[in-house]
Amino acid sequence: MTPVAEPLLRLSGIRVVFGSFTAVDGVDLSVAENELRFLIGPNGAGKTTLIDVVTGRVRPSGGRVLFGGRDITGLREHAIVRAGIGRTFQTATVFEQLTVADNVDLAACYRMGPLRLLRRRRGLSDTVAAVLERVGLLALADRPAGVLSHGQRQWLEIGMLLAQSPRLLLLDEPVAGMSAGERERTGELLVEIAADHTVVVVEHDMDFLRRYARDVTVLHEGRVLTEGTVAQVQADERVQEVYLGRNVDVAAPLAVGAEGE
Ligand SMILES: Nc1ncnc2c1ncn2[C@@H]1O[C@H](COP(=O)(O)OP(=O)(O)OP(=O)(O)O)[C@@H](O)[C@H]1O
Repeated sequence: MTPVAEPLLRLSGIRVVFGSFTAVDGVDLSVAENELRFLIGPNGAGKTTLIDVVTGRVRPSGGRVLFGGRDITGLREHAIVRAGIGRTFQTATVFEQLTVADNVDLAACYRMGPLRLLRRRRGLSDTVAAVLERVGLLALADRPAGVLSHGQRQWLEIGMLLAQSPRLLLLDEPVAGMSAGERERTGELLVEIAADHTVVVVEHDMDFLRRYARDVTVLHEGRVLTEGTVAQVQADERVQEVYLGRNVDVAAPLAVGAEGE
């Protein structure tokens, strides 16, 4: 028998209580190395709160977070970044006055020790250039980040994460507000990144999910409702029920022109 590899991320029994309200109610979730996992669920299902628990922004009332076999529950946010977990927010947080390259360079410094910081070269380092190439922003390296479009800002933020060499990337609604072309480019980028990283994506956009997701976890009212492939999740009547009346048809066929089914 092939031994089952320990997942890179393992959440067990995660509970988050805000006052008298239980936002996350005993979530177990395992994500293997190099997985591209989508986390979906109606508004208020607890998706962002769960990401906040993994990144140390919210301290769980119960349960454990294991990362690479290490218990990181309750560590501070910067310690979790150093452990190799990076996240983006729904609104990109870039420094508008700095150039695109300097934003990536600054992010790269975050995980460097003082010696490497002192020794690092000025100008466009190979690391920064490689990251900008990957996210499609190399031609804009010297432009201030403030001139970027919404989609380009999101890619810059993903690039800033990549510069920190995380093992796990958590992306919160990366395609919200993007044009169709930007969504397509982002989907391709996520698939590329997942070739050598583990990626968890919180997403509402069902067409995007159908096109790019492999494995999906559905949260509802703070619990895992179901997990499986896109086809399995779409066919699940409970999933269709929780999305009913929310103007999101999870079982709708893929939009014309999309591939992957
Ligand atoms: N700091 C907080 N204090 C009180 N309640 C909170 C807090 N943060 C989140 N909640 C509540 O917890 C529930 C889960 O919120 P969360 O943002 O995790 O959901 P979500 O699935 O990410 O939703 P959305 O898709 O709308 O972003 C919601 O009912 C929210 O109002």
